[in-house]
Amino acid sequence: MWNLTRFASSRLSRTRRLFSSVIPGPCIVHKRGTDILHDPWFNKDTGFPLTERDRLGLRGLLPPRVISFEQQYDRFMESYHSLEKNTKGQPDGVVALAKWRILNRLHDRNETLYYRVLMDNIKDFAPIIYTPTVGLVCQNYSGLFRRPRGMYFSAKDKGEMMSMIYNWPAQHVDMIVLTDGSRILGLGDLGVQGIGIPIGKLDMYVAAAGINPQRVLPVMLDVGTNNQKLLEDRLYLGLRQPRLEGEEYLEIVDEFMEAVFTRWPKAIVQFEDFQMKWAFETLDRYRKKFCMFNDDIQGTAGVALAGLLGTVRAQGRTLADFPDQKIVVVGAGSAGLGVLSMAVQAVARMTGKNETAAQNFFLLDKDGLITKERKNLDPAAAPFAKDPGQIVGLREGASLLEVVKKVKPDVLLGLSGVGGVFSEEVEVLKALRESGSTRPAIFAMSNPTMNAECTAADAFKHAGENIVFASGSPFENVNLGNGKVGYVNQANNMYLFPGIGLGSLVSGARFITDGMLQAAAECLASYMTDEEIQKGILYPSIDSIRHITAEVGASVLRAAVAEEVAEGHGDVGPKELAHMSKEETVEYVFRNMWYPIYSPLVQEK
Ligand SMILES: NC(=O)C1=CN([C@@H]2O[C@H](COP(=O)(O)OP(=O)(O)OC[C@H]3O[C@@H](n4cnc5c(N)ncnc54)[C@H](O)[C@@H]3O)[C@@H](O)[C@H]2O)C=CC1
Ligand SMILES: CC(=O)C(=O)O
Ligand SMILES: [Mg+2]
Repeated sequence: MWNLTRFASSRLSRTRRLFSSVIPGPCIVHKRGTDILHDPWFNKDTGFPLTERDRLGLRGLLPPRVISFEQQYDRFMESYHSLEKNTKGQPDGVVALAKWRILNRLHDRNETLYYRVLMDNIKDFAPIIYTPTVGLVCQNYSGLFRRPRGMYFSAKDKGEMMSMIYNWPAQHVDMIVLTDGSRILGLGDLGVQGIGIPIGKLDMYVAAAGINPQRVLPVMLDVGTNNQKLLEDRLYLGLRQPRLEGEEYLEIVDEFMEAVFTRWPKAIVQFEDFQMKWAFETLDRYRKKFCMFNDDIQGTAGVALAGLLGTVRAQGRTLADFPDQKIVVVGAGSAGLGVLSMAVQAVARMTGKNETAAQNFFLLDKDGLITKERKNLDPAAAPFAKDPGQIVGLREGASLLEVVKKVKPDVLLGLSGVGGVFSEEVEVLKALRESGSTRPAIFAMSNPTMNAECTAADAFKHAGENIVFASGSPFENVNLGNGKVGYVNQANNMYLFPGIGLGSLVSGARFITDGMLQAAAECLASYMTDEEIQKGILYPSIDSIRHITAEVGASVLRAAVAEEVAEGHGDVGPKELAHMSKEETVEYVFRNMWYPIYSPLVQEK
């Protein structure tokens, strides 16, 4: 069932080649003079050629010398590197925020240059605009706020959203990331301050999927907050009221979804960082009605499944051995349950048996092992609840240490949001040395870094040098001495959500089906070569994120065609999509990616 296609080794150079020949088409503007200079979509700073300055009424508004894009790029990187030098030795948080500020200022001023530096330096800059720094930014958002980005719909806007949506200046929107701020990474309810997450996710959409930044829209749905500290903070920028609940809450989300799809019927909405009850409820409510998905449930599941399949290969086994893997999942929230559902479905497909597909998975939450004896068992967790007698001595609520000692799992996977939960009792990691696996794996997937279930260094130190390790936020590789390196993977949904969104967009999918999500996971799983996997490398380098996203996007597109939900995109109809070969779908996806380069601006009066 898993077709392991091997990709050419030089993925990165292929991506570069594809974009090196990009010739910028003209870009229509409806403004002149300072209005252009103050619009980050069109601004080129000192890069406006003289003829363009004449045509657009810019002569005299800029210093006379024209600076090339490359010079501007170098100048920005120089300031960035001097900031790095000047902040050396300062606390990590201070340095991280200083780096975020300098990037954010560029983002506010000149998007083309911003996205080029982001794309070309994605390994260094992703930890600033995405996890972990984005978490710190959200925590401090009200104080950091200078200019708005995206749209804010609040409980006070009930009845107004259909007209408000037309306040957004762009005529076309392709990709929306929406949050209600109720579960921001592992940091809890941050209310309106959670807007940083949609912004960071959409930055990844532009960098990885080549979505045109003029066509993305970050959205905050402010229905109040239950975070007492924020409610008492006089600088807090959101509604100072408790969160809406029940029907009142759903009415707000319904109204927003209707407004969005009325104005932009072909847009895709990614739900992000909603607390579990609303994550599942809204997914269920909208997935057959609108083109939407929940990244924390569905994107995370595919990335984790790809990593779990990579782990089996890293043990020198075949994928057919996956159903025998014993996997302990810590965290029964939207992410943990999403991962389990997809992994169990994969086992059921491989074995042809539904009834026994969940038998090797063990699920824990804050109250320990979840069994059928659990009082008020959440229906979403029920399919994974154990029979208390299945393993002798494993009772309802058994601790993580007890479970790891008894089960001797091949994989320990954390999506609990609780920092250090694997390492606070070092015995948990040590017990993994007794795992039945030749190469046990630890996935400490919670974000940001301080919420990771353990650090990479602790994992290699206590569980053994032979382990496979992955974390949701980046850690440095671990020096194991004697020239050996403990490789750190980043198991983050960033490897899939951009491709899921892009594939859905360029296929013109009506909905996002399970088959499309499965295709995305299979594509990521098959991306790595045996040689890489043997080294414990489960995911591609983030440097090749555009390439992997194009491959994932093309797989999603082909699945949309196969499942007859693809309606076509632009001039390309569903029949043409259906007739494309595999290679043609990848080329087609690449062709639809925006690349940051200055376009000649043409004014339309
Ligand atoms: N790496 C990635 O791509 C992703 C990582 N995440 C991370 O996963 C974490 C959880 O996200 P959600 O599932 O949406 O949160 P959630 O709040 O829905 O679920 C958290 C779960 O962890 C359990 N838990 C809490 N304390 C625990 C403890 N001490 N021991 C065992 N279980 C405990 C809770 O009972 C709950 O079941 C967050 O930190 C988030 O950043 C989420 C999505 C993607
Ligand atoms: C990565 C992500 O989506 C999260 O931590 O919520
Ligand atoms: Mg998330």
